[in-house]
This record gives sequence, C-alpha cells and structure tokens, in this order.
Amino acid sequence: MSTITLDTVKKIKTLNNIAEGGLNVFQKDTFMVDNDCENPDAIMVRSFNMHSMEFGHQLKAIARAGAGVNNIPVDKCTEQGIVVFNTPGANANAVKEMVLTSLMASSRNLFAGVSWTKTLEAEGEQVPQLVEAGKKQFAGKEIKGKTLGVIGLGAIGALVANDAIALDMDVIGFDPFISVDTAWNLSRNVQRALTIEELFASADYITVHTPLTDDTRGMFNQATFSMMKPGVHILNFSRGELVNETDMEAALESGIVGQYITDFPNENVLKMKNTVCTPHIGASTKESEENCAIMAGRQIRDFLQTGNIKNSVNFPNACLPYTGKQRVAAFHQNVPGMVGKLTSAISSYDLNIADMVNRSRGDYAYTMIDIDTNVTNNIIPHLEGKINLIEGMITARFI
Ligand SMILES: NC(=O)c1ccc[n+]([C@@H]2O[C@H](COP(=O)([O-])OP(=O)(O)OC[C@H]3O[C@@H](n4cnc5c(N)ncnc54)[C@H](O)[C@@H]3O)[C@@H](O)[C@H]2O)c1
Ligand SMILES: O=C(O)[C@H](O)COP(=O)(O)O
Repeated sequence: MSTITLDTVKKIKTLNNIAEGGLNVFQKDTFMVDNDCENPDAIMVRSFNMHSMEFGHQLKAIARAGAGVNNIPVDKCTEQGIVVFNTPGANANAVKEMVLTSLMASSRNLFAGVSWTKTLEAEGEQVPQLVEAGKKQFAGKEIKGKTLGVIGLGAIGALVANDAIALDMDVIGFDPFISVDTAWNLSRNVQRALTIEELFASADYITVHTPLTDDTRGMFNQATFSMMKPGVHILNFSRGELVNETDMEAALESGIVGQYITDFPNENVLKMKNTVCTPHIGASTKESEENCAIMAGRQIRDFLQTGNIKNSVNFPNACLPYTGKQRVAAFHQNVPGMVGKLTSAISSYDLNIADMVNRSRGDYAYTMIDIDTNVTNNIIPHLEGKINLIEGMITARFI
C-alpha cells in the first residue's frame, strides 16, 4: 500500500535530549519541532527504545543521533517505507577517549583504589600511614608492551587501535567486514586476526566495538572465555547484550576475567565481582552530542526537503542535485520493471522527465524522478492513483 503526499510544514518530534545545534538546522518557516505532536514527519532519537511504538502514517524518517540502532525496529521501518539514519563516526572520538581512560584506569586499579581511599575519611591523621600500608593491594600493570584485542574496527575500534599503538601497546584487530575507508586509516602496526579465536588467545585486554546484531549477541560466553588468557580485562562500550551475563559472572568469580568494564549496567551486572560500571556515558560529551545532533538534523532536513538520502541504515543512499523541480521520490521493491512503470505513469500525463536516480539495497530500491513540466494540483491525485497501483510500490511522495 502506498501513499503520495504533498508536503507543507514538516513536524519533527524528539524522543531524547537532542543537542541544540541539531534542532537549529530546521528553518522555522518550513519545520516545526513539536514533541507533543501525534503524527510527526520525522523523529530524532538517541537511546529511547522504539520497539513497541506504532508509527503514524505521516512518518517518513527516523534519525538516530548516534551509532547504535538496536533501539529502533529497523525491519518494521523498512516495510513501512520509513528511512532510518544514524550518524557514523560522529561520536567515535568521545568513545575512544572513554575506552582509553578506562583501559588505563582498570590496569592501574584506579577505580578500586579511589573507592578504598575514600573509606579512610574517618581515620584522621592516620590517613597517610594507612595509605602507605594499604597501597600494595592496588599495584597494577602498565599497558605498554601488553596486547590489546580490538573486536570491530569501525569508527570507534579503528581510533582505539591506532591510539593504543601510539601508547606502545601491541594491537590485534578482528573485523571480517572492515570497510575500505577504515582499512586505509588503520595503522599498519595493527595486527590482523584472521579468526576471533586468534585474538582471544593473545590479548591481555579486549575491547569490543561491534553493533549488537543476531550475530554478535552473546559473543562473550563460556566457550569464548575459555579461549582467553586468564586475568584478561574486558571493556564493553558497545552494548550489554554482547555479553552472556551468567557466563561473565562465572568467569569473574573464577578469575578467567580479571576485570569487566562496562557502560551498560543492570541490576545483575552491578553486583558482579571486579566489575566497573559507567552509566552509558561513552558518547556523552558536549562535542559528540552536538556532532551527532547536527548530522542527524541535516540528514532529516535534506531528506524531507529533497528526498536525498545519506547515512541510512535501511534505504540505499541516493543523491540527485535538487533544482526545485517537482520531484517524485519512491521507495519500492527491488524487482524488474519498477523504473519503467514509474516513468510511464509520469509520461502518461504528458509530463517530461528531467533527471532521475535509482539505487537498490537488497530487496528494496529507491527512485527519484525530477519532472521538467509544472505538475498542476489537479493532476497529482490521478498520478498518485496510478503510482499507487504499481505492484511493489511501498511509499512515494511529491516534493
Ligand atoms: N557507549 C556508548 O555511548 C556508545 C557510543 C557509540 C557507539 N556505541 C556502540 O558501539 C558500536 C560501534 O560503533 P561504531 O561507531 O564504531 O560503529 P561502526 O559501524 O563504525 O563500526 C562497527 C564495526 O563492527 C564491525 N563488525 C560487525 N560485525 C562484526 C563481527 N561479528 N565481528 C567483528 N566485527 C564486526 C563492522 O564491520 C564495523 O567495522 C555501535 O553499534 C554502538 O552499539 C556505544
Ligand atoms: O550508539 C550510540 O551512539 C551510543 O550508545 C550513544 O547513546 P546516547 O546517544 O544515548 O548517548
């Protein structure tokens, strides 16, 4: 079932706190940021769980101001013709700095040492003596010369790997789907693990930077812990569900895992031995929140105004320079004949085509067609009817 709509003022709803710069990209005469509206044209979101939400018929786009989209029902959005964007790399530096901070802090037992020192508050002038007597329990290890395993060499993993090399660590990375861009930017000193087992066997510290998917869920489990060096430190600034909690608890109790540092606490994780929990603040810096919000806002604005798509996780990226001509933007099944049917529907109203682009992604495709002639309002409902009847059409709109 498809619909074509002529857009007027577009409504944007936010589901989380979105940095101001991201809201300022919307011109006041064309957009309205309205968090109470029932039927927005687009939603901006961070970590709000959208899985149980129903989407209004007007909704055309969701932008995740951040990296992970596991809080968004992406498949359902695709079926309904809703574009989902994220902001690749926009918060990578913030997470990298958090990972390196935590790596060094955990290696030097900083978290435990600080907590213990605070317990001496009531000891008066005895504090210096108690400190000297007690400090041996917090002796740590230097990271220089140790091996860091990085799983997932995307925007964050690559930055962590390169900086760990600069800190004189040996780095081994595993990413079977590494992008060409990342590979170009990766230090040649990062050793490539051909299997994840190779990384597990050699790493003193492991940091994970993959998205949460059906393939990565529970990748840290009893079987994989048994391949690791005893006492390994594991840093998880990706998603809690990458770790099987019961198995992690046992690995911490037995000492196979020396420390677990995670940005994703829950009631069980908080109780685990040798675990340091941070409150999902990997990306929580002013700079990163602003970067993500601006990128997300621009992507939504451009899509609503021109149909152009950049950084979508479910639609193909597609760009056709916007000249102000009447444009049809159609999302449809990736089956033979769709472009032909669209163009003949348009030409059957004596409308001439000026330009077009068609891009596919898996089972779906996106076509934008610019019409050379003015399309009068009385033609639109008829053309709309005709395009609606094309089998395989999911959504189409006039811009
Ligand atoms: N703690 C935070 O606040 C915070 C902030 C940003 C991102 N994140 C999390 O970090 C994840 C990564 O972010 P990013 O910006 O680096 O994303 P990214 O898409 O740039 O990189 C992810 C990398 O993981 C790789 N990958 C996918 N499946 C893999 C597998 N099975 N084994 C090894 N590698 C695999 C991909 O090829 C890609 O290179 C996000 O999906 C999100 O869950 C958390
Ligand atoms: O995937 C991400 O980008 C992070 O988990 C950041 O989440 P946040 O936007 O809620 O801070």
